[in-house]
Amino acid sequence: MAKTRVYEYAKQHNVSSKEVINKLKELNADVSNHMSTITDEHVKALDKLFKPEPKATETNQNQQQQKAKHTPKAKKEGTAKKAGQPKQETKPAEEKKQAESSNKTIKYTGSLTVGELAEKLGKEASEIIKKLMFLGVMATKNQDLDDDSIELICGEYGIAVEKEIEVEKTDLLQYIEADQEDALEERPPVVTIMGHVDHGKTTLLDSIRNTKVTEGEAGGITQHIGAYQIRTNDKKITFLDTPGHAAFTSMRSRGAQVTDIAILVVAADDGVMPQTVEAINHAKAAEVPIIVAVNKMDKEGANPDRVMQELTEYQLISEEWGGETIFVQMSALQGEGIDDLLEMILLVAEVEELKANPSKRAHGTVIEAELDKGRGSVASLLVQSGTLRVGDPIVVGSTFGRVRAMVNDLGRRVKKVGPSTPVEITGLNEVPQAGDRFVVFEDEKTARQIGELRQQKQIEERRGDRSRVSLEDLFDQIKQGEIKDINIILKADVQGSAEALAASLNKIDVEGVKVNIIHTGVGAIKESDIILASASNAIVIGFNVRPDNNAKSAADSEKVDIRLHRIIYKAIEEIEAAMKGMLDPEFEEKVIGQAEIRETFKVSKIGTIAGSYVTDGKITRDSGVRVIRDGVVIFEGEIDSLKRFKDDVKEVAQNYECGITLQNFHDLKVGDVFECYVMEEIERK
Ligand SMILES: Nc1nc2c(ncn2[C@@H]2O[C@H](COP(=O)(O)OP(=O)(O)OP(=O)(O)O)[C@@H](O)[C@H]2O)c(=O)[nH]1
Repeated sequence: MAKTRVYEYAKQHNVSSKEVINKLKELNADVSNHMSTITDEHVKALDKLFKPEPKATETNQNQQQQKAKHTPKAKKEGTAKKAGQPKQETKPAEEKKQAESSNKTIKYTGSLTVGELAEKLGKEASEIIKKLMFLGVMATKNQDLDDDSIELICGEYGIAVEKEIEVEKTDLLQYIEADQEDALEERPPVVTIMGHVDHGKTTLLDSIRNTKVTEGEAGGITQHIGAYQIRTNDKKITFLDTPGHAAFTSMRSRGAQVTDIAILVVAADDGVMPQTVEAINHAKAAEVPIIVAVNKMDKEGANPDRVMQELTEYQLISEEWGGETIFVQMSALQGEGIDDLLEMILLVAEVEELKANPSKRAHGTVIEAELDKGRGSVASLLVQSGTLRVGDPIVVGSTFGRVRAMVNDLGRRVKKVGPSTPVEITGLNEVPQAGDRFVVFEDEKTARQIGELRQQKQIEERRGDRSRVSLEDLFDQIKQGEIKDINIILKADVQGSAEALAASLNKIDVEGVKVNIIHTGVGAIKESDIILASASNAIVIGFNVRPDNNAKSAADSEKVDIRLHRIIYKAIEEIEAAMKGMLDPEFEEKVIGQAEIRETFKVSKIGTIAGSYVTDGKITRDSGVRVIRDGVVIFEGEIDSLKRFKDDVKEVAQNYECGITLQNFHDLKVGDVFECYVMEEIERK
């Protein structure tokens, strides 16, 4: 059946697509842009809002709208008449042309041939060719016209044109200028500090900043812009200011890889802790090299060997012990070992051969962004390649604008910044999000066009178009070869059960598809687990643990599938079943009614008949029943018979009396309450 799209509806009703979209949003419809389809139900609702114009007779118009929904031809007729075309005996092809020429705006993507333009205008190609000749353009019917000629011709007919950028053109990556190998120059490494709570991440960041930033820049007052840059041994290093892996991974989940090197801070007196492990997993998932900073060496219980020992379990083996991981012993508090650490960072950076082209239009990632009362949208950007300049037209995530002013991490106004440099900019139309990519464009018009299209697309995606792995569609994805491994994050109440479950899950092999456990941990499911799951397209399994509130809402918005279990084999079965496409439907109990026992009759052959009164909802013969006495459930089972007077009945409604007997339970007393329920199949989330 032909579906009505937003722009078609708008055309039919002589309103803008935006108005239609806005109304549909008010109606909670799932639409976002002019190409979205509208359900018949919403078409009806819209019809009430967008009353037909008074000129046309209502019935006529309604009929046209009705028809329009069903056949494309009718749709076009409706449009033509609506726009006040003179009544003519027209051939179908002409009708179509006329219909289209009645549009006030012609839209096209790419380019148009003379013939295509003629068709859009509802004119003969020969007429267009003639007009072009007058304009000094010689063209044949199949010749492509340039944008100016299209605009000129349409102008002749008093019709506006709009060149649309195709939706795929919203992908910012394609606007990044390609690099010639010889244009690449060394760039500073970008470093993130991770580790367990209280192991000294913030102290380390502060300590490096205080000793190094001000050292190099006399009189500088450090300013928080989400990252800072230091100079040591004549080289620069950029530190991301938000310690912790949640920020790191949330950026990565949005496709942004900004970190080149991760510093894993482990307190020497405390050793490897749960978040240390999480941090390792996050860094490994992002394939970022790790440098271990064994911190708090000044403390009495400091035991660096223990840290080294514990980390071997996670394949972080120190060079001292024949491995490849760099360990630096330090005291962030006392500023000891910091130079060593910085030296090691530069060493790793050298090995990584970090390079970028400083002489092209900039691109990079948003580190943080906020709305400032005075300055409007303020975004901290990390330039990853190219040079960013004041005045540059820019698209940042789904926002756009021109770089109005730039301030660096020392609070100084700057005119241009190169690769690996953090800078705060103003001039965007809205506030982007951390992790959004930014790209500088050649001209402001294109930046605006792409920015607007991206905005539309983002809204659409937020409405759930993103495909995440969920157990429901695992089987399809496996069949289509979209999935080779199933990534799982496992949280359990105790280490033992996490290990047992992990071991069993690792054994699953369904038609070559295997389980890949990317993180296990003990304790509640946290937001960081969800973010890691989202970044790695994983399913989260909770064994005897629950998600906390932040995790729940993150899972909702990130569309991460969480599965909670209490029995190991059930968890295994579920994953296996999903892999085989045999997920059983999920049921939810729904209480349908209550009845109170008013009298009881004992009948020797039957047992106790409870003369009851339905106080709420209804009682049905096949519902499940609980007997509640003084607020306590004393029996749960099934109804044996349900009668109104002498007759067996299927159900009894509220405010009616009935006789109830139960299967296998006869200890019923006056005042007991029957609570009846049914199990309903629910849509899995
Ligand atoms: N003795 C000693 N104490 C330190 C050292 N580094 C940090 N601390 C102390 O450890 C505590 C925690 O340090 P933070 O830097 O806040 O730790 P963090 O990892 O940023 O903690 P969260 O932000 O809560 O994750 C503070 O009281 C610091 O003063 C160190 O090298 N030696």
